[in-house]
Amino acid sequence: MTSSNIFIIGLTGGIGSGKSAAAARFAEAHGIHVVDADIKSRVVVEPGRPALHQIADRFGDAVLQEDGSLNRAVLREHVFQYPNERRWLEQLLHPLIREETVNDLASAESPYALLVSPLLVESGQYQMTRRVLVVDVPEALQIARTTLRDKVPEEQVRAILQAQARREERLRHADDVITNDRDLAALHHQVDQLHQFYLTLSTGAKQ
Ligand SMILES: CC(C)(COP(=O)(O)OP(=O)(O)OC[C@H]1O[C@@H](n2cnc3c(N)ncnc32)[C@H](O)[C@@H]1O)[C@@H](O)C(=O)NCCC(=O)NCCS
Ligand SMILES: Nc1ncnc2c1ncn2[C@@H]1O[C@H](COP(=O)(O)OP(=O)(O)OP(=O)(O)O)[C@@H](O)[C@H]1O
Repeated sequence: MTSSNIFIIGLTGGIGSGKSAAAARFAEAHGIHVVDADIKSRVVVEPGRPALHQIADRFGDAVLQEDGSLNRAVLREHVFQYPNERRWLEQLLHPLIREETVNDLASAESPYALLVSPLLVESGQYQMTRRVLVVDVPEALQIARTTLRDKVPEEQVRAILQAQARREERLRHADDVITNDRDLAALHHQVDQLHQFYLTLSTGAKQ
């Protein structure tokens, strides 16, 4: 199967909105094949990959850990402080992430596949998808959940938010919306309903 005939749903949302939590429900409760761009962004900089050398050449050995792997916390602090450096990193990594993503999607055997990406709208990845699902939460909740999860200062989360599409812009691209401002049970309930809907769409599309 090639990615062109797989029914791909794009799942996006800002930092800490609940993309991973939603994707886990699609995968674990419904067996949906999930491809996560954040995970691919780790694969493309694994030791031995050319991109890791390019990053070390540009930012110095301070972005490497003792074992030679990428020190993501150091690079994160740097690139979200200096937008030009972030853009340099993106132009290096986005084509590589895209290649890994397309290859993985092509192996999907579930009725539809999920492409999870924080930058689905910003990077144009949504063009690979048949529908866009946005996980939407108020900014204050994004900040509260992310600082709790990552143990990082609020200013760093705000800097990352600044590098992402505004909530309104993301919602403009949405075909479907999950509102994740309640507990995990409420999130799962919305995922379960959407799954039924996507099954109808994806099986209908094959006929
Ligand atoms: C800066 C890096 C090293 C920080 O790594 P770290 O492990 O701390 O974070 P992780 O990769 O899990 O990302 C966490 C969240 O940060 C946000 N984020 C990451 N990169 C970006 C970016 N370029 N622009 C806006 N937000 C971003 C997203 O909400 C993402 O879900 C890493 O995020 C990275 O390599 N970013 C550049 C590649 C990229 O654009 N990735 C986004 C998915 S395509
Ligand atoms: N409905 C909810 N109730 C309580 N906690 C939640 C809920 N949804 C998500 N969380 C928690 O909030 C944090 C952020 O969620 P998650 O990691 O799924 O977001 P994300 O959109 O994948 O983030 P990122 O863009 O940073 O990768 C996690 O610690 C998660 O367990």
